[in-house]
Amino acid sequence: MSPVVTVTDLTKRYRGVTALDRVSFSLTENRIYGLLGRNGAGKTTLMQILTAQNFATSGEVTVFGEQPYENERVLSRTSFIKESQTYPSMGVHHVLRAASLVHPGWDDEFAQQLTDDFRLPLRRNVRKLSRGMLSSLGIIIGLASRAPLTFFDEPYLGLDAVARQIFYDRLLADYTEHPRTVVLSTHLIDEVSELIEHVLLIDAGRLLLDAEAETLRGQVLTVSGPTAAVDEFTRTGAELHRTRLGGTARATVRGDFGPADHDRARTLGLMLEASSLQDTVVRLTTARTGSAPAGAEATSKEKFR
Ligand SMILES: Nc1ncnc2c1ncn2[C@@H]1O[C@H](COP(=O)(O)OP(=O)(O)OP(=O)(O)O)[C@@H](O)[C@H]1O
Repeated sequence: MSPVVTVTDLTKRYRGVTALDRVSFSLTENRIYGLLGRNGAGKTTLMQILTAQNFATSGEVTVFGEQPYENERVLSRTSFIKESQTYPSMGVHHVLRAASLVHPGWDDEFAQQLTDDFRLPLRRNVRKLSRGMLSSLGIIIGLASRAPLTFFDEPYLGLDAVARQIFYDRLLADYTEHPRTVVLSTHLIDEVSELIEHVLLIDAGRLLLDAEAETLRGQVLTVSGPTAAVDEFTRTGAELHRTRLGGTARATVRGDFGPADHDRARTLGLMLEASSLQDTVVRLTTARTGSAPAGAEATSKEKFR
C-alpha cells in the first residue's frame, strides 16, 4: 500500500524544548491510527507540521507524496480537528456550509444526520454553544469532510459518554463504507482501543512504538502467579512492570510470544493475559522514564528501551 504520509528524522525545537526528536514513520492509506502519548509528548506539534500549521526544525515530511506547505492539492485532501478549535461568530449552519466549501469530499446528508445524532442546534450562533456542543461541531466537520487524511486531536473536550460513543460508532461505520486514513490522538485509550488499527506512541518527542494494534496485543502480556515462576517466565521478555503480593507477583512483559510460551506459562502454573492497550501505553511510557504511577506499589525494571 502506498504511504499517505512519510516522516523522516523530523525534529521540532521550540526555545529550550525539543518537542519532536528525530521522528520517522509512515502512514499507509485506509487505516485508523492511534497517536498516543502523555501530556506534552509532541502529538499536537506533529499533527500541526503534517497539516502545514507549524514548521519543522529539521527533517522531511511528505503528505500524498508532496510537501504540505501552501500546497492546495495536499491541504484540500486533509482535515484537522483540534480540541481548541475556534470559529467566527456565525450560525452552526454557516460554519458547516463554510466547511463544505473547502472539503471536496463533503457529504451534506451525512453532516445533517450527524447534526441530528449530536442534537446540535443548526441555527444557534457558535458563540452560544456549550463546550461539548463545540466539540460535536468539530467532529461533524471531521467526519462529513471525508478527507482522505483526517486528524482528530483530542476532539472531545466536554463531550459526554453518549456523544463519544456516537462519534466512535459513526466513525467506524463511515470508515468501513468510505475507507480513509484517520489519525486519532486521545488520552481515552480504553475507549478507542477497538477502533485503532495501528499505534504510534510518542514519549518526550521520541517515537517509542510504531506497531499494528493486533501484533501489540500478542506482544505485551501480563503474567501472574508464584514469584519464582514469574521470574522464570519473564526471563524471555522485557519486563516493563511488576507488583508483588506476598509470595505472588504480577508482571507486564514484552516479547515475541507464541503458543509455546503460553504452554510454558501453563506448565509453570501462571496466568497469562494480553495487556490492554491502555496498560501497555502506561507501562511502556513509565518503564522508559523509570517512574511508576503515583500510589502504585510497583517496581519498574528498566529492561525496556
Ligand atoms: N508554541 C510553543 N512554544 C514553546 N513550546 C511549545 C509550543 N508548543 C508546544 N510546546 C512544547 O512542546 C512540547 C510538545 O507539546 P505538544 O502540544 O505537541 O504535546 P501533546 O502531546 O499534544 O500534549 P497534550 O497531550 O498535553 O495535548 C511540550 O513540551 C510543549 O510545552
